[in-house]
Amino acid sequence: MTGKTRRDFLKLGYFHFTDGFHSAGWRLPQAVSHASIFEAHRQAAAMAQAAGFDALFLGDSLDTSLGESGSRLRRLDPVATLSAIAATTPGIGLVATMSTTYSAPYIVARQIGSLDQLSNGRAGWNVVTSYSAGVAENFNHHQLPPHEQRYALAEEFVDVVRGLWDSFDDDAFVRDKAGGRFVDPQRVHALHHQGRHYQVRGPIPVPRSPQGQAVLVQAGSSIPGTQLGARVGELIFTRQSTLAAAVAFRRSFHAALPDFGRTPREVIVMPGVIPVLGATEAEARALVRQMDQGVDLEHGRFVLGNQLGLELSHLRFEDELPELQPAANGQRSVLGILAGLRARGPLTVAAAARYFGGMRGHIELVGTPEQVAQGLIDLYEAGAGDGFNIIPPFMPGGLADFAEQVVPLLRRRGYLPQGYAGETLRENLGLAVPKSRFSR
Ligand SMILES: Cc1cc2nc3c(=O)[nH]c(=O)nc-3n(C[C@H](O)[C@H](O)[C@H](O)COP(=O)(O)O)c2cc1C
Repeated sequence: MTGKTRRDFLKLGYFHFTDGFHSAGWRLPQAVSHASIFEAHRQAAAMAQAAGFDALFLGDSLDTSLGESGSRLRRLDPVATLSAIAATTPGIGLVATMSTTYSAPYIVARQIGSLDQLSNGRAGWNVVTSYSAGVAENFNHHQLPPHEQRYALAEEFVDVVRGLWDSFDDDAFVRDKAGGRFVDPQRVHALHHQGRHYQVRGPIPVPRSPQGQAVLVQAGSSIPGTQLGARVGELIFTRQSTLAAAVAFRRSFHAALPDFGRTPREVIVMPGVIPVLGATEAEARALVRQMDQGVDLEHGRFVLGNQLGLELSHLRFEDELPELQPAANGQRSVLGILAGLRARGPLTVAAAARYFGGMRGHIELVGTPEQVAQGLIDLYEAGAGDGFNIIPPFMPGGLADFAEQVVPLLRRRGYLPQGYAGETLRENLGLAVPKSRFSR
């Protein structure tokens, strides 16, 4: 297509779960669960890269709850994992999740900065504040800090990290052998941050990467979460269950940008999409049913409770789901998802548990490759997203089917570029390189 800039193509993210997103995906006969976690990651990354995905995302939680489904209990540290993957895949972006509530800006700046160096400028940081109460118990506390406080910490935390990423000017390393100066001290900057929550001198011993700084990814959906995204986010993940909801979210997100002197061209909004493919639509729907029937209902009820910040184990599966109010720290966006489920008819605890053990509120595209490709195009053309975070429900077929059958259709119709535009994640996403705050 002529006249298109990189920014005008549909962006594709790949949200990786070693054994698929759906908690019962691993039970399908065609699912393959690798004994080697590294192999599972390596093969998935290679497949996503061959298909031209812009980025591979690794989510994370610092809480390994036994209520979580067994197939999700294997989860390696994202930065360590993506650093290894960086060496096996030259093109795809690598986004690691790190919590602002339970780390320190110096550590995040150094770790994500290192990933950015090791991947030659392909790193992103998914900024999360942690939402599960179980995380607190791994860090000397019984409860998370209140929601507002977590976001107040996150706002300052991100600024400190970005400041530390500018520790060296791009031309700081002069390597002047005759003069005996390896680095020009004028071009090395200690941040001397003295803030409300953090005091950090700096610098970090990590230069700026070929893309300047890692891409900031964010998924908050509350008011303070969206404010943080509007101020600093460059790639916004969101969970929306319908086209209309996704369009409304992107519109309201765009409306928040001018307050921070930003425009929609500076931010990519990416709702999650779960594709389920079949030779016929009926075959694809049967696959969804097969997975949903396999959900462990206790697990699904746990997921719902965990997202709401509530203990729901007393609810009986055969009863109707009562009206629930999320705890102060719970995710309010779950209420919209439940309202959507209720709109389809009476909702039992079992049905809600099955849903939260399965698709969990993301947009589902179920059908033939042509139908799924058309579904993505419809979402894109309606303004539901600048791209989509593809979430395979089972592995490896959930990713392979999409990569082999849907991606070529999107490319043929001009919605995807022919290969990677450049070597960095910013180049591939069409995002500008941020200037150093110390640049002269
Ligand atoms: C697609 C997507 C991926 C997310 N990944 C993570 C994650 O890996 N770790 C995490 O702690 N939270 C994750 N979250 C949760 C968000 O960071 C955020 O806490 C949640 O959307 C609730 O918004 P709020 O914090 O503004 O209330 C994710 C959310 C979405 C929509």
